[in-house]
Amino acid sequence: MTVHIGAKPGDIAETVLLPGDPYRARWAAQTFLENPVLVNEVRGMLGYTGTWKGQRVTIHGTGMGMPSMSIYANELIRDFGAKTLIRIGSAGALQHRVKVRDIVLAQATTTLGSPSRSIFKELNFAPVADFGLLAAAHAAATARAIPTHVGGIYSSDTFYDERQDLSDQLQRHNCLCVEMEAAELYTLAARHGARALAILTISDHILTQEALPAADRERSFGDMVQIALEAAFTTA
Ligand SMILES: O=P(O)(O)O[C@H]1O[C@H](CO)[C@@H](O)[C@H]1O
Ligand SMILES: O=c1cc[nH]c(=O)[nH]1
Repeated sequence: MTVHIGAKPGDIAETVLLPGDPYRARWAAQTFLENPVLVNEVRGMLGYTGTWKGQRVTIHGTGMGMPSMSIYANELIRDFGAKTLIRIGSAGALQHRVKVRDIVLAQATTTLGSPSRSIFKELNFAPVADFGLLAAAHAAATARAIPTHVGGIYSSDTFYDERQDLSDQLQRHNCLCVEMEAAELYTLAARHGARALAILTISDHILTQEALPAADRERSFGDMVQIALEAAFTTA
């Protein structure tokens, strides 16, 4: 048991899927896992452990933003022994070729800042995905014929960002989409010897203002969960 996770030792699997939304954690666990058991509900941040094809998996919410992700990723890795952490998130597209419902596999992340920023001083650390997970997720998405993009993303600290100049530069430098947690997850995984990947479903488009209709969300998010589960155990 930690400050933010009320699970008992052994309740958390070595493979953890991490949506921002705790209700997405509940939906994904109840939809994709066998015998999902609630292992955490401190502050309403739901976590479930069950099995997928006989393998233990935990699906746990992280909340929104890197400070919140940092709390859960630190405790999951350092106190509960999580070794493979896959974010299953939503994101806003920053390129016209990236469409609503497409999947983005975040190869590398750009940030303005993160909870880890201060330890690097003048360095610009480059948070990157685990290559084995990335390759396995790409193979799983390709096998399912799901439109998928691999590349750099932006992990923002600000959902309502008013800096058009920043958005323009990110587009110009081929950033695929914006979300709010992956950079800190990748940094903590690197620091503590875990594997991490962010798999993102495009829920809205920054350039066209198109958004995923509510009725389509579960099916689209379902593809992302399937890819995450297949990737986690392809390379384990
Ligand atoms: O859908 P989730 O996983 O929460 O991810 C995205 O959605 C939230 C913003 O609405 C941020 O957490 C962002 O990263
Ligand atoms: O962080 C996010 C997530 C989805 N859509 C956005 O525009 N930003």
